[in-house]
Amino acid sequence: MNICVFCSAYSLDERYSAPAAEFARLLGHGGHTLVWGGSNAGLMGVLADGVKEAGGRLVGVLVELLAHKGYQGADELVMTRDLAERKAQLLMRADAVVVLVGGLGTLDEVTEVLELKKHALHDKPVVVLDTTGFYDGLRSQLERMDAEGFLPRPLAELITFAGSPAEALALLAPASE
Ligand SMILES: C/C(=C\CNc1ncnc2c1ncn2[C@@H]1O[C@H](COP(=O)(O)O)[C@@H](O)[C@H]1O)CO
Repeated sequence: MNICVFCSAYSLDERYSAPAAEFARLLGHGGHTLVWGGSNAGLMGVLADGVKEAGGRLVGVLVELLAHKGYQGADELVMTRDLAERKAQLLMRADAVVVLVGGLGTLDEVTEVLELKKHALHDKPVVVLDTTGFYDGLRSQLERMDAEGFLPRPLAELITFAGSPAEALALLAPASE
């Protein structure tokens, strides 16, 4: 499978880097392809290094301005003119999306993917891998939207939450059937 991962571009402590490294290992050992922002910055680098070490493929999608910052060991680096095209390419090249801990960039990416899914413009699985409760607030906000009629389809059809790397990968399985 081609698995798009959104995650922080910052270096984070073990609480956050260890689950990312473990997810990367599972992804690589499973023979999957990582589709990601194409950089070695922070958690994105931990992820890419882990997938590569475990034998997986790397497809990075970068904006042209940051071409010189592209991950050196990527199997493929795709250049886009701007951030909007970059997000479109990331989704287009993926069979499923996994969201690890991140900041505003990650939030922007997952929100766009969910908005497109809400409008039935794709039906790819979107799984949040959260081992620490980092996304409790986001989850509770989404559940409130669901409960109070702000969503046109059940939240569970739009996004699922996994508490471990293995669970996250298992939740992606329908995409490969
Ligand atoms: C140029 C520098 C670092 C490179 N930065 C990025 N490279 C590629 N993709 C990025 C970068 N920063 C953000 N992204 C995308 O957004 C998500 C992370 O953003 P967050 O705000 O840290 O959550 C990530 O999924 C990327 O797709 C500095 O020298």
